[in-house]
Amino acid sequence: MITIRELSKRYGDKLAVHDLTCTVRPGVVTGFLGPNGAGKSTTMRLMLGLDRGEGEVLFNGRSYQDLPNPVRTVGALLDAGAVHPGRSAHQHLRMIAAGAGISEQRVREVLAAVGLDEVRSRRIGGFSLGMRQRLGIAAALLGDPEYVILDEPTNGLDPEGVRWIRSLLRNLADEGRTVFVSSHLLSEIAQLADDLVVIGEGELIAAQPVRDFIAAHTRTHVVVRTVEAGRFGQWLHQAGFQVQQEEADALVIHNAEVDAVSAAARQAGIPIRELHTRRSSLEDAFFNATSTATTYRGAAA
Ligand SMILES: Nc1ncnc2c1ncn2[C@@H]1O[C@H](COP(=O)(O)OP(=O)(O)OP(=O)(O)O)[C@@H](O)[C@H]1O
Repeated sequence: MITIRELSKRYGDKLAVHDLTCTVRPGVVTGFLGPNGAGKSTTMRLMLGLDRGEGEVLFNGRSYQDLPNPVRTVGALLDAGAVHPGRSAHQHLRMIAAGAGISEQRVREVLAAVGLDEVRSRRIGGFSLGMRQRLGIAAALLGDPEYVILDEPTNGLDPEGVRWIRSLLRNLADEGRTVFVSSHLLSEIAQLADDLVVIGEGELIAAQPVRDFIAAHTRTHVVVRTVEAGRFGQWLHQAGFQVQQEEADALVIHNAEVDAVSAAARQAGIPIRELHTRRSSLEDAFFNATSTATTYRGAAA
């Protein structure tokens, strides 16, 4: 369990992170979402003690600085570009491993696990962005850590690489690890995360399961297909529903539940061909949640 408590960081006049409090639980993938400049990277640097701020971040009750062997407890990828271009992938990992008392065998294992075994002797300077990401992930996994913290891990990966990351993170979570991964790509987070921590302008907007976040920030729409769309539309409108004709034979009823629309159809004597709830996406929820936060702050300022 990661506990983030009253975390704040100021750069001059700018509050990059403001009073952030939340927990990240083990055994699931938690997506860390926020628009550009929201404070995700700053938060992750603070978590790893790479930057100093106020508040605290605890890994099972201990701060990163107090962990006896941090590389074996917390594996992180923050900036895949921050590697020596003249070294080979193998040399790079061996250096980290040596510092943490990790075996040569484990180096070979992670090189294979991230698909870099064949290019292990090549200079990192010649690596593509995707290969650097894989190397960064290999470094994060070296110590077989209980906590895995990755900043934008799919940056530069091709679709196959993105799929690979998805299953890797899923496996790590299934093994009981705590997986915390940032992205500004909503569709990606929707596919890989169970829980979400959402921030905007350095402040917490939500910390909850993806499903609950979508339910909290979107409304349910019901789609109904009937040959009598015109008549049913009129009827629903008069009954106080917010209704919109979407196609000749299809209506969308906003902020309604299937049961209510079904009961209305029975009452109005309308034959129904199809009736279903239209699910909102994480993208809809995110824009609703973050725009509310901005409006609120704008109004309060
Ligand atoms: N070293 C720094 N000095 C001054 N300001 C900084 C510094 N690092 C970050 N900031 C500012 O703090 C805010 C948060 O930045 P941060 O990089 O943490 O956001 P982010 O959510 O990771 O954004 P992105 O998705 O664009 O990477 C931004 O306004 C940024 O300009």
